[in-house]
Amino acid sequence: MPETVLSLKNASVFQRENLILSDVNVTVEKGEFVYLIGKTGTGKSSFMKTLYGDLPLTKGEGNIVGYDLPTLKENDIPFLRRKLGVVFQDFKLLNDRTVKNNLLFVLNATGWKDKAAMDTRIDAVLDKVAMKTKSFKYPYQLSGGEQQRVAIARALLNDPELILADEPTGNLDPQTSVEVMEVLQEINKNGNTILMATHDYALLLKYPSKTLKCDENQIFEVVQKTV
Ligand SMILES: Nc1ncnc2c1ncn2[C@@H]1O[C@H](COP(=O)(O)OP(=O)(O)OP(=O)(O)O)[C@@H](O)[C@H]1O
Repeated sequence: MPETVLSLKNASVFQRENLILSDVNVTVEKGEFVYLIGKTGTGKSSFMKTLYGDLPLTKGEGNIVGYDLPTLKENDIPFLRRKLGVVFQDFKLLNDRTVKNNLLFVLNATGWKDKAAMDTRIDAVLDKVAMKTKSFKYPYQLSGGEQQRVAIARALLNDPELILADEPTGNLDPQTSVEVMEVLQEINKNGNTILMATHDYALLLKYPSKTLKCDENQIFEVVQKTV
């Protein structure tokens, strides 16, 4: 039986009173790697924001990792985000502290207490993105690709049921994009479910997978042509 981690039925996405997407019907099953593509301004980020509780779902049905989006309360949002790993285009690391302390900050904020367990977890996630040897560095001492790998490690800390990556390669050159994509592919192979917004069609061709497209206020699944 597939386990559904995200399901939207006849949902609409709004930015304030502006309708951005309507009649959205999307499901993501555990273990899938799903792309969300579409031209700039078609609503990919707005869609992602609705999923992690940054925009309210005011019309239609939506459930993500067990949370009912239409009835989501402000107080639920930190708990929802613990079950999601969110990765952004601009990494969003804290520049005033080392890689390790960036990760410790998240563990402290999410209720971890046992210091030895925290160290073990940080080592494990940094190992997954091949950044274990650079835990003492500050983000500004790292390349863009390395910073994004740390951001992916941070997203993995609390063993998320779904990773939402919004243009994770948007600030990276093509070769570095492939390196980051390899990391995402690897963690997907190890069981993590990933929804990734991108407009990098080269990545889609290189790593084909289920693809949803935003266009004309709708989201629909597209079948990739083999070239
Ligand atoms: N904070 C906001 N308030 C009002 N409208 C917004 C806001 N943010 C985005 N929009 C509008 O919502 C629409 C969708 O934008 P969104 O950023 O979701 O698109 P996108 O597909 O992610 O684009 P990009 O690839 O450039 O990030 C655009 O018309 C945009 O102008």
